[in-house]
Parts: sequence; C-alpha cells; structure tokens
Amino acid sequence: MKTEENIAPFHPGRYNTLPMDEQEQLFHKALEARQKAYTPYSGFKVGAALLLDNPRDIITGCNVENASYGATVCAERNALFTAIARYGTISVARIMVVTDASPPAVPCALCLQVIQEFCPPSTPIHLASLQGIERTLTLGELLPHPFSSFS
Ligand SMILES: O=c1ccn([C@H]2C[C@H](O)[C@@H](CO)O2)c(=O)[nH]1
Ligand SMILES: [Zn+2]
Repeated sequence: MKTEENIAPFHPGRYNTLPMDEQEQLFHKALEARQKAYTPYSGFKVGAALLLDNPRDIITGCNVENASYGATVCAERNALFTAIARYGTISVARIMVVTDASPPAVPCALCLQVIQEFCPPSTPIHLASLQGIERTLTLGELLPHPFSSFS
C-alpha cells in the first residue's frame, strides 16, 4: 500500500504520526466497508473509517443509495452517525475515505459540514484510492468556512 511518506501532497510532520500498522488497519477497515456499499444507481462505492479516541475504536460506514436519489446517505455521514449512535459523545482522531478514484475523491460539502459539527478543524482526513492513501488534508483545509447559525 502507498504510505503517506511517498505521496507528494503530504508533508511529513504536519500531523501526529500514526503507527503504520494502525494506518493500514484503518485503510483496510475502510476498504472492507466500501465492499458493502449499496450503489445500484451510481456504481460509485465509498468506504469510510473513523479512528476514535477514548475508547480507541474504529467505526466504519459505506454509502447507501436510494431510488429517491436524495435519500442517499454518504459513507462518511453513515460512519459518523453510527459512531454517535454507539457512543453518544465521540472524539475522532482521524478519518479515512476510500474510493476507486485516483486522484482521490474528496468528501462532499454535506459530509464536511456534518463532520465539523463533531470534529475540530485540525482533524486529518485521509483520501485514499484502492492502492492506499493518496492525500491527507485537515477538515479545516477542506471546509474553511462551515455554516454556523451563530456566526
Ligand atoms: O462525500 C461523499 C460523496 C458521495 N458519496 C456517494 C454518494 C453516492 O452514493 C455516490 C455518488 O455520489 O457517492 C459518498 O459516499 N460520500
Ligand atoms: Zn457526502
């Protein structure tokens, strides 16, 4: 698998490093989740894996489409809602998103908006193809100006 170190857009030292075996585990969990995606309409399968702190756990999600297209749920939101349903309060250390696209797909703005409800802007989001991580950006880089009804 590709490691962050050999990917140009990733600058080593920008993020707390994750031991390679944990990074690989997160990637494989996201890949596994992706295989369960229900995508009869787009055929575009997405897997997401959240690495949680306290307790340390990995929660995954896949996209689930619907004949009423707007009822589709993305993999990232599915994973996040699953984590909240399980634990209530969560602390997300990082997020892995896997698709078969290279260059890698970026989470949609709806997902980013939902992620920012529960995660700080410093949260690393790994964007992976089937070969491994291709890019890592923070939530704040991907969504610098989230909607807030209080701003
Ligand atoms: O952030 C995103 C964007 C899209 N999709 C899914 C929804 C749909 O099933 C397919 C095509 O848009 O990709 C995700 O899972 N995550
Ligand atoms: Zn989305």
